[in-house]
Amino acid sequence: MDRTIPVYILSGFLGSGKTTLLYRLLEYWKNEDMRPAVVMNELGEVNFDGIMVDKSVPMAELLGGCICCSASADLSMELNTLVKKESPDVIVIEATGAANPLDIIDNVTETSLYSNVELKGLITVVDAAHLLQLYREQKGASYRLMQEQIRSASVLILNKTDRVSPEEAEEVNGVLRKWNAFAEIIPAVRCEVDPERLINRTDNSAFVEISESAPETDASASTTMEGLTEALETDVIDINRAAHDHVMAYTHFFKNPINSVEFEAFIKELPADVYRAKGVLTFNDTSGRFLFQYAYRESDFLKINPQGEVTDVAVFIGEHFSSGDLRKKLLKLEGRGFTLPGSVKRSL
Ligand SMILES: Nc1nc2c(ncn2[C@@H]2O[C@H](COP(=O)(O)OP(=O)(O)OP(=O)(O)O)[C@@H](O)[C@H]2O)c(=O)[nH]1
Repeated sequence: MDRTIPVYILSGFLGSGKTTLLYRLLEYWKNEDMRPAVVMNELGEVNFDGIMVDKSVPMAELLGGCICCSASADLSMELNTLVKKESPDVIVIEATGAANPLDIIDNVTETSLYSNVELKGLITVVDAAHLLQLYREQKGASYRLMQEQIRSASVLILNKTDRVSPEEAEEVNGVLRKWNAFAEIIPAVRCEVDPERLINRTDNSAFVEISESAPETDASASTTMEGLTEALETDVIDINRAAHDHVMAYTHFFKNPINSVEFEAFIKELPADVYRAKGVLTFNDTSGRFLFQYAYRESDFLKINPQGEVTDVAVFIGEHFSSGDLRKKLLKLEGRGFTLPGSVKRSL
C-alpha cells in the first residue's frame, strides 16, 4: 500500500532564518537515515539557498515568483512529481518570505486529495528584532503579512534573539502569544532548536484550530469575538491584495569580478528600502568565491565551492527602491558602462 508522505511548510518573513532552519532539518533527517526532499521557492531568478544543499537531496525549484499566488499551480505539480519520481520520506516546502501561508496550506491540502502527501505542520520563523520594530510602528503591508505568517503557524521559532535584549525578547514573545494562542514558541539563535521537538509539536490539527478561531489582533482591536473575526478576515483580504504589490526584487548578473572593499562600502550605503540581498560573488582582491547574505543591515560572507556552473549573481529585495540606481552602482563596481544589458528587473 502507498504510504503517506508528511509535508512541512517553512514560513517567515524575508531573512528571518528559514534556510538556516532548513539546513538543520536536512541534517537531522540525514542522521535518522531518512530521505527528505525540498521545494524551494525564491522571489528572484536564482536559487541561492539550494547551493548549499547536499546534491543527494531531491529538490524542486520554483523561481521568480511566489508559490502563494503566481506559482501556486506549479507547487501542486512539483509535489506530485517529487512523490512519484523520488518517493521521499518527508517533503519540506520553503516559502518565500513574502508568501501568505494560508494559500500554501490550501494548495497542499488540495494536493493531498489526489496525491500521497499530508500536511504535518507549518513552522514560522520570526526575526525577533524586525518584528519588534514593526510592532512598535503598527503599520505597513510587511507588518500585516508577518502577522498572518505568525497566526497560521503550528510552531513558532522566535529567532535572532541575539539581536534583542532579554526584556525585548519577552515583549516579542508576548506579541506572538497574543497573535497565536496555540503554537509552541521556541526562542532561538540561528534556529538552533531540537528538530525532534519541532517536528513532534507540529500536527495539522493545530492550524485547523487556529484558522477557525480568531486570536486577538492588536491592542486596538475589538474585544468581541465577532469583531476579532472581522479584523482577521479584513487583514487576510488586505494581505492577499498587497503581499506582492509592495515587494520587489532586482537580480544582477555580474560579468566581471569586483573589489570586496568597494562592494562592502556599496552594501553599507544600501537604501533602507532594500531589506534583503543574497548572491554568489567573485572578488578581484581575494581568492575563492563567496555566498553573500544581507538582512536588515547585517551582512555575511561565506567562502563556497559551488558544484557545476554557477555564475556571479546577486538579488536585492525590498520595497519601492530604484533598481536603476542599484544597477548603475553595480555596473560601476564591475568597471562596466551603464548601457550594457545583463540584469533582470522584476516587480512582484
Ligand atoms: N544575528 C543572527 N543572524 C541570523 C540568525 N539566524 C539566521 N541569521 C542570518 O540571517 C540571514 C538570513 O538567514 P536565512 O536563513 O537565509 O533567512 P531566510 O528566511 O531563509 O531568508 P529568505 O529566504 O531570503 O527569506 C543569514 O545571513 C543568516 O546567517 C540569528 O539567530 N541571528
